[in-house]
Amino acid sequence: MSRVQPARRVALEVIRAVEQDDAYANLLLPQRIAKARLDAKDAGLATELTYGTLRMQGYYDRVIELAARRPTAKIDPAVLDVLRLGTHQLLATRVASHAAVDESVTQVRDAGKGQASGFVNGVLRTISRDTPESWRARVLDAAEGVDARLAAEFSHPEWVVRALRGALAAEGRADELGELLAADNVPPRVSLVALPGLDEPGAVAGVEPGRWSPVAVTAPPGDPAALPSVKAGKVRVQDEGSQLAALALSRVAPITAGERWLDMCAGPGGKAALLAAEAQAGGATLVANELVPGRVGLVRQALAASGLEGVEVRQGDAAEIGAQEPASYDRILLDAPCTGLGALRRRPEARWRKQPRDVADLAALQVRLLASGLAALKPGGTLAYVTCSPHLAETRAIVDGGVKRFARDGGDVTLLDAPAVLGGIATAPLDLGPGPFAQLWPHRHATDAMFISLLVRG
Ligand SMILES: C[S@@+](CC[C@H](N)C(=O)[O-])C[C@H]1O[C@@H](n2cnc3c(N)ncnc32)[C@H](O)[C@@H]1O
Repeated sequence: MSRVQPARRVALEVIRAVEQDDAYANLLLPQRIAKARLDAKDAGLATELTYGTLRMQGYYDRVIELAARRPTAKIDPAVLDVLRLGTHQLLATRVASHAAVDESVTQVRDAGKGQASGFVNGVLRTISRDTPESWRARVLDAAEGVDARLAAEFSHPEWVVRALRGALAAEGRADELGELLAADNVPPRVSLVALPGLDEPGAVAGVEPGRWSPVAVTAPPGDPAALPSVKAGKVRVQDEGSQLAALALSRVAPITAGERWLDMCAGPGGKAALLAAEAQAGGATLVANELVPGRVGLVRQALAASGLEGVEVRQGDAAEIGAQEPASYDRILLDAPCTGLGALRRRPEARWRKQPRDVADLAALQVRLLASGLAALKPGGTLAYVTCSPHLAETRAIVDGGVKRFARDGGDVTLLDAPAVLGGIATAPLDLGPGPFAQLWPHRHATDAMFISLLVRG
């Protein structure tokens, strides 16, 4: 049995699996915590160590390169992960230096890399001899150019820094880039949605109201799954930005009984559950479609857990729906597959997972999905095109191009003023700037950076 403290052991296991096997930390960590039978305190420590290390990995790599005097590409990946976890403990936690260094040395031995124990010991001792502030100064000094400096300081890939600057600049907010990058590194408070008709926000015990969404509540510290309303399926974990995206569609106009609604890309079912509750209350019906079979199952589970019946859940390619069911739906949600660059606060390793080439692949898919959605919309119907990414190539460019293409093919589509629609729904002024597009931001709204646009077919 290893001498390593169990929380550190679990953290390294998860960090390794993310790096080596492309595992998702938010899915794997709870499993490993349960398997190791960590108590609440150690579970909290394992979570902080795992998420903190993954999030700040780009910054820690710059520190390790300076301390080791070699590029991280020349360090064995298993040894590098031990160094990243050790660096996080030294620079961002109150763990005693000797404990962080000694346990890292044991961890590298446990990983079968005993020959690197002297190297790990030396690098971490070097790091421990300077303050976090002086390492920060050295990292900034070593970075060449503004983007490289921001990328290093805030631990984002450089291409993501550029994409976020572009999205902010489109609103005249390029000077807020530092605030946005900093906000991406702060874990958010957990937001919950009280599903309309099932539970009222005011009736959920022990929670505060949300900031913007009329159906949001903010979870108290601790595991939200333990709340009775969450157990009963009446309340679900959901970022307020996602709630506003679903409500922008369901509340854009009063519901006429018998309306047909479609959620084109529904997995894992968060917005489908809110739409289903809204549809049920207003006498509309919902079809929830998803391509990936495993995620179709998650949509079914999400709806069943909340007792939301009468939703038709389908597996299929949403890009085909326009041709299969032309002019069939009154309201359509297209929550498009995207880079997820707007949800970096909640997914610590996501920023390292995506590459610039993914943007082009996703944009091509988004174009096809939007054309299909517009074709499936009844005249007079509304489609919400939504992404949890603010990247301009996935947001404005897709919508502007989709509107033009639809018009070129003889169709008629207009954009609603999404900020004005959201202004009528939100419980406090969102200050979204001029329409027609609405872009939420972590640093301004404390939500994911959701992009919301509303298209009406003529
Ligand atoms: C951003 S997620 C949707 C999140 C969901 N609306 C929610 O709130 O829980 C995008 C989803 O689109 C699915 N998807 C990707 N390509 C698709 C396609 N061609 N047709 C339908 N769904 C697709 C992905 O599997 C993923 O589940």
